[in-house]
Amino acid sequence: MIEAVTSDRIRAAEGPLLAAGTPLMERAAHQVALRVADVLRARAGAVAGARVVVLVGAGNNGGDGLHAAALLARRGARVTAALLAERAHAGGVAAARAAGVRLVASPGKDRPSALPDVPRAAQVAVARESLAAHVVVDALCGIGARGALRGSAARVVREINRGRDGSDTFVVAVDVPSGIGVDDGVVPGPVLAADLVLACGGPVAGLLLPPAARLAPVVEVLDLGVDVPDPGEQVVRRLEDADVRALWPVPHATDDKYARGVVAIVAGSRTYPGAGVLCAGAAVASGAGMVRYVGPRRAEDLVLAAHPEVVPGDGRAQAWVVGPGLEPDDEDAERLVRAALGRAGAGSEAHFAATGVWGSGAGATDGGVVPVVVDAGALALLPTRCAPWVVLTPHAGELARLLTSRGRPVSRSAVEAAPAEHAAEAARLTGATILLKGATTVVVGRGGVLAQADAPAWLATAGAGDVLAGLLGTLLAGRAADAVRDPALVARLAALAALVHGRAAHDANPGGPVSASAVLAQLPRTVARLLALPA
Ligand SMILES: NC(=O)C1=CN([C@@H]2O[C@H](COP(=O)(O)OP(=O)(O)OC[C@H]3O[C@@H](n4cnc5c(N)ncnc54)[C@H](O)[C@@H]3O)[C@@H](O)[C@H]2O)[C@@H](O)CC1
Ligand SMILES: [K+]
Repeated sequence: MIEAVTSDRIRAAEGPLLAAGTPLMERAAHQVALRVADVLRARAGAVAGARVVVLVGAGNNGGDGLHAAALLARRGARVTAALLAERAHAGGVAAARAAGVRLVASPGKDRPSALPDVPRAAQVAVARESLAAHVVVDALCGIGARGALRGSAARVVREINRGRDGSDTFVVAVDVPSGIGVDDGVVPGPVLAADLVLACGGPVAGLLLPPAARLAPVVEVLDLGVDVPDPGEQVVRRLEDADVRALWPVPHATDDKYARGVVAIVAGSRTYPGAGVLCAGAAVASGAGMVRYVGPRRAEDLVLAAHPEVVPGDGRAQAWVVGPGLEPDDEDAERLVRAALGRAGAGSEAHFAATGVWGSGAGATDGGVVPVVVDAGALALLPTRCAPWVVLTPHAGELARLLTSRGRPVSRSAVEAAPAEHAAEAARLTGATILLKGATTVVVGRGGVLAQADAPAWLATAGAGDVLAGLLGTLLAGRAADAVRDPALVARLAALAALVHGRAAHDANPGGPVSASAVLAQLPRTVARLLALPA
């Protein structure tokens, strides 16, 4: 599991070391130079003679970049450092100059203003040189950045981005891609997408959160000897493949189908029967002990034809999945959804407030409260407050509608610009755990925030959400008693579903198109592959 913290935690951890004179910048620069040298060897054959451009900002992030530039120049690389702010780290500039780094666009005494403009011609020249370099090092700003990139830095980044399509420029970002919201993952202006991020001491939350996460696909942590203390709830987590085994409900030798978990599905309609087929099929394929299906006759026939192991009709279940492919104004479906939500125990919060415990573990298996996955059409049928083992699985548009219906009017694009913030708002307003679907899926629940970026872009396809809902139903049914006892587990299981869903899409057809049916068919093998990994 990757854990990322807010930038103030990193600063608090670094503070005492800096006060004691620990050379953190030198350590960071040394490790950045080593990793850039690796990349240069892979891309240019050798460090000596390879072309590097370092984009340098005003603060210590720029200092890291300048010291790394000096180390690379001493190993024979042809390094240009573009100083794109009103000032630059003095020690770094001296080291770079002494090592033979070419310094350009340096703001001189004639440009003393707070945000000087490097002349346009120089900006274009820096961008051109960057696009022709073997590696560009982005050291414009790190955890000290506030708001969108400004001034010459912004203009040079825009210029590089304009030429980046079709160029194979490799960008190494020091600490973060400059200009992202380091704590909330927003992208308020131009940012250079990184191929590799070298996080100084520990990753900050913004690296894992959408939309910034897509600009930081590979994050490596540089060990600077900084110990970040327990961050409590101020943490964003990402499950990795090695976490699957500890969380997955693997059956015991003595379990029967009921003990393994029964999932009941209310999905699909006369118009959209396929959603029922995919959702129920995913619950079967991910290993539920039994799957029940309740829906109109046409959908039921298709579900049973595709998955004869599904049991039609209502009945006891350890988890419910409601909503995929339901038609609005379908009174039968509405009644079933409300009944399922009733089984989740809307009064659980009052019980928790009174007793300090969420629910009895036995309840979930004895016909008491059960986890419920609420997707698509069922999102409009929520009670005022939900228990945290109710998991809502909206996409950005559905989340915008949900928030708007609860008196927080917001557009889909606003949700997309700050998904974690809006998912947290929905969790606060409803009490439920929120799984917000997207290229990076955000889960907000009792245990904090998780962000999964496991899905190939090909997975943005009709029916993929129905598969995810069925898969999550199986996980919640298999661990229903644990989930009700410990709601933090609910968020982890939701993130686990997103991880396995994304991996199955990749495994089904690496690098190419994938249908929801192909993901479903791949699930058993992907689960087996992940369970075989060492924890
Ligand atoms: N704090 C530490 O102990 C260490 C910090 N290190 C590096 O130092 C960085 C933090 O350094 P700083 O606190 O100096 O801050 P940064 O270097 O991240 O950035 C702050 C500087 O950038 C400018 N700036 C802020 N927002 C901007 C914007 N939107 N557009 C353009 N310029 C902007 C500010 O004027 C300020 O001068 C870390 O990210 C890391 O790279 C490493 O050297 C290791 C040790
Ligand atoms: K940076």
